[in-house]
Amino acid sequence: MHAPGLAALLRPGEGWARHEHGTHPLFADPETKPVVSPKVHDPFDAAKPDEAADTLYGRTNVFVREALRELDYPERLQKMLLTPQREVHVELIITRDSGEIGAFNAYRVQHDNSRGPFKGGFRFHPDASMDDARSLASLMTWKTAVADVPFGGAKGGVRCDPSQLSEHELERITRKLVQALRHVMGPTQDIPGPEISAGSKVMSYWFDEYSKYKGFSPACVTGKPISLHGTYGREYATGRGVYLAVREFLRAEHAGKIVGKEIVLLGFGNVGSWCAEMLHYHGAKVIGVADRSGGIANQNGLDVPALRHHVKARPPFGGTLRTFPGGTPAAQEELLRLPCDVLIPASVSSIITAENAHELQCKYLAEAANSPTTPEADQILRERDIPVLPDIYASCGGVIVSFFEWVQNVQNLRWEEDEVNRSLDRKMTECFAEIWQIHKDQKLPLRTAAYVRALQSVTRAHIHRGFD
Ligand SMILES: NC(=O)C1=CN([C@@H]2O[C@H](COP(=O)(O)OP(=O)(O)OC[C@H]3O[C@@H](n4cnc5c(N)ncnc54)[C@H](O)[C@@H]3O)[C@@H](O)[C@H]2O)C=CC1
Ligand SMILES: O=C(O)CCC(=O)C(=O)O
Repeated sequence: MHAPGLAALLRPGEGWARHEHGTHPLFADPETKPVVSPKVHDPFDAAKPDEAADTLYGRTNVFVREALRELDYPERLQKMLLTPQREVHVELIITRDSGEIGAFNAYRVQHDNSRGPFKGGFRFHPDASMDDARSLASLMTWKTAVADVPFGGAKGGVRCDPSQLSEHELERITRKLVQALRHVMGPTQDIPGPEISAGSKVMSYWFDEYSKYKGFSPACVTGKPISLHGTYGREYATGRGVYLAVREFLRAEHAGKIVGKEIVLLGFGNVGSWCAEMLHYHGAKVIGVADRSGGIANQNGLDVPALRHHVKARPPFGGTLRTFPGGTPAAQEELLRLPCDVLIPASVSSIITAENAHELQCKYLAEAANSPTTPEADQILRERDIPVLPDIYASCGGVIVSFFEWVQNVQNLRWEEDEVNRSLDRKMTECFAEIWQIHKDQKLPLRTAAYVRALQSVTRAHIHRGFD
């Protein structure tokens, strides 16, 4: 059965009567009645989005298009949903600690703001690029819609190797970033948040620098420390959200409770380590963990709190995952093939590929990272009957609590930790139920079901806002 098309979104009496089905600009013949699209590219960037499937953005759009096929939307609307609104590329020049000049390319893509201000993190990573930012910005549009928080989607990246930057250099780069982008960002325009190698320290520098130009503006960025207008619960929100998502998923699949489930995590930074902690606390057996430096396995279950302590402490009191005494060193590729109940990628994009998807021995895959599975791998997992809990839902706990932080900042008040956590639990549960319903009713994979829900929500906002 097909999902309801555009006409079904246009409910009479919702204030859009001006555009009855058939006369709405979206249905107009482009030859006879031109409609001004709000999606305009920043002429500053010569590169236009390349939708070829071999780009990251193209791969993300493979999933979007799959859901669009269920929705039967007019071509012009599809184009709008597939096209980023603004793309900015800047070069940041700083003086390195050595006295030399350092130059870093940085990107911000603002994909869609029909549902609210653009929202999404800034990652510091050697692979950061415009293509990467486009793909991740688009995911944020669908993620905020799935999570039903009133934000749009954006993402940014600074192309650098954070392990080669001192604390002061990271601070200088962040301040330069604010100086370069402050005209297109702000509490009601575009609000950054945590991402790879960008935690609460980077968010503090952002808040400080932005406030120098625009006055005290805590709502200009989320993921700040609690002592600097941050919220309780944001530090572990994405990891906790993944745990809640897995809990709901197992329940719906009649696969039993978390207790005793065998888990493998690929990525042990903010998201991976907190997710491991939450799952361990609720009785799961975390039998393997990997990060950039290698991995560690223990069939009896790793002592996750001790492992987190170990990787945070410096030698001789701590070190890398591989030097943890409570397990056997293992490469990421080995852990990927380890039999387990749930495999959770929590690091970079495209970890699960056509080359390794045949080798996975998990019963379920839960995507804590953004875009960890390529479309080819996704297809293989479908054929192998391995259900996938998609990134735009599984990793949305972070942006949900970022929304709670923004709300507190705008109102100048603070919620108790318990209130944040209860609200996140409720939202993750409700969002899952909505996706599951579409999955069951329309017999769609969970990923497509999540995209259908997101596309309907974004489209509804576009229609209500009008297009001229
Ligand atoms: N921090 C947040 O609130 C959110 C993060 N995410 C996603 O979760 C993932 C992880 O983000 P964070 O934990 O915040 O970053 P992080 O910087 O705290 O941790 C990144 C982890 O990935 C590993 N890693 C980096 N490059 C790698 C590579 N080439 N191969 C294997 N492992 C590699 C690192 O060793 C580390 O364990 C990313 O995909 C991010 O987009 C999604 C939603 C929100
Ligand atoms: O909290 C935020 O705004 C960052 C969230 C994000 O970048 C993500 O969910 O991928």
